[in-house]
Parts: sequence; structure tokens; C-alpha cells
Amino acid sequence: MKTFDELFLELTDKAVTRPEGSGTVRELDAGVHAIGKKIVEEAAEVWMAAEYQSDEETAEEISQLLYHLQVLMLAKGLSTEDVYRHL
Ligand SMILES: N=c1c2ncn([C@@H]3O[C@H](COP(=O)(O)OP(=O)(O)OP(=O)(O)O)[C@@H](O)[C@H]3O)c2ncn1[C@@H]1O[C@H](COP(=O)(O)O)[C@@H](O)[C@H]1O
Repeated sequence: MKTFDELFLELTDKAVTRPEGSGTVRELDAGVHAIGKKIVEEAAEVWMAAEYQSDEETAEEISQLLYHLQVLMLAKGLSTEDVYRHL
């Protein structure tokens, strides 16, 4: 189990070290347009899970949406502070 901040640190490191087989590196290489499409897809899955699936499945879909949002933050060079200041 990891927190939002812990995951962001891990992904930040992956973006720099670019380990073989990393899905994050693959997504970053695909670019903002592809990441944006993934976010829309995951957001729809969150919505459907919330309406028709279990709380556990909804939580899992939310975690995937958070992951893809973090990948977009990295692609745009945004830090967690850049986002948190708007909360
Ligand atoms: N938390 C996640 C995470 N959540 C979602 N995903 C990706 O998002 C996809 C979402 O899956 P879907 O269920 O929508 O399945 P799908 O549509 O069949 O997926 P794709 O065919 O589009 O890959 C998964 O296949 C993963 O590729 C994630 N990929 C990685 N992480 C974490 O990120 C870290 C770095 O991962 P790597 O960069 O792959 O090493 C690790 O700690 C991972 O646990």
C-alpha cells in the first residue's frame, strides 16, 4: 500500500531512470494526448464502477485514475505542490 505522495515520488524516479518494462515510461513517451485519453477512459470507469459495481472495485478504479493523473502531472512538469495549492 502507498500514498499519493509516495507513488508520485516513485513515478518521478521512474521518469528519470527509465527502467526497462515500466508502463509509466511507456505512457510518458506516448505523450500528453495519449495520457489525456487514458484519463478520460479511467474517469468513465470510475463513474461506471460507482454506479454499478462494488465499493472495492470503485476504489480500484479511483486508484487507476489517480495514477494516470500523476503521469500527466509528470508529463507536464507539474509538482504535487503545484496542484495542492489549489485545494
Ligand atoms: N498504480 C499504478 C497503476 N494504476 C493503473 N496502471 C496502469 O493503468 C492500466 C489500467 O488498466 P485498465 O484496467 O484500464 O486496463 P487496460 O485498459 O487493459 O490497460 P491498458 O491496456 O490500457 O494498459 C494498467 O494496465 C496499468 O498499466 C498503473 N500502472 C502502474 N501503477 C504503479 O506505478 C508504479 C510504477 O509502475 P511502472 O512504471 O509500470 O513500473 C508501480 O508502483 C505501479 O504499482
